Amino acid sequence: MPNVTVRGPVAPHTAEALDPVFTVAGLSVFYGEYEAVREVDLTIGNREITAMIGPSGCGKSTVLRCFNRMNDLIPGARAAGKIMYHGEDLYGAHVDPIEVRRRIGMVFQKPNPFPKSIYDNIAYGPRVNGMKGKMDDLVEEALTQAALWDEVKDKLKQNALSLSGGQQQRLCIARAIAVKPEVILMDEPCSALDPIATTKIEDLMQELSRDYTIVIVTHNMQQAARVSNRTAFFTADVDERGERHGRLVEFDETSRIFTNPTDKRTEDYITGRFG
Ligand SMILES: Nc1ncnc2c1ncn2[C@@H]1O[C@H](COP(=O)(O)OP(=O)(O)OP(=O)(O)O)[C@@H](O)[C@H]1O
Repeated sequence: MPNVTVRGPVAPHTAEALDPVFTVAGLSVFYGEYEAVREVDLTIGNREITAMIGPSGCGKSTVLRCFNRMNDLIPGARAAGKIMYHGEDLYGAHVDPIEVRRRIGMVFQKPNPFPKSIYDNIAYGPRVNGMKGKMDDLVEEALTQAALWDEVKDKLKQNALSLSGGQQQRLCIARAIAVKPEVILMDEPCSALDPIATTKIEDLMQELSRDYTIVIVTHNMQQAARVSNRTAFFTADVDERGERHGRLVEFDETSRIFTNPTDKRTEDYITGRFG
């Protein structure tokens, strides 16, 4: 049986009680002619952490980027099917992708602060969104929420690139929070970090999930087990022409995925027999 320890929160709700923020139905994503992801149905619960796991190339990042329309920025990328966000079609003609990305923020694999001061990294988003004047309170609040304030409060004018990798990633989380999003998407946020910095980000995610809906792509199954309420396991099928197409195999409460998965492919993956 699977031997991954579930140390994170046991999902507070049963699957029936899931309070949907996103409802994904029949989502397929293409890069040009290539169908990278096929017919995904998935629901993301409010103020939960949802982990997306699976072998390399099965489309986790592709699906994640659909949640804030980042794929729109990739030439030739196209999504088919539906993603409803609070019951509204995220890809509807009247929806402004810039506003979507304000409400649904993203943190990337490699910390990517701007080459500006710590303060300006946080103030940048609100300024772009039209906020004027001093932003001291907002900067403090975002850095506090990202568990970074105590470490940087005396050097807010210092260049953000002088921070350690883990601090830079928390700064990126603070930058995402500063524009008051509802959802934070995280694409392997700890893969460039050491174990101590990783633990800090994981603790922070738990804290943030009180106020935010979080979706995380991770290669680290222990991490998914530790932090998430629900887990989506993806894999890739190979068709008769040898092309790989990502698919969602199983989506359930994390405790169930790691202790009693329904699908043999999930069990093989989490026990290390495959992937
Ligand atoms: N910009 C792109 N243009 C063309 N194909 C792409 C692009 N991005 C991803 N793909 C392809 O789509 C498929 C899914 O990629 P994706 O990065 O979403 O998978 P993943 O599960 O996140 O992988 P990994 O775990 O290695 O990051 C892969 O075959 C990949 O080569």
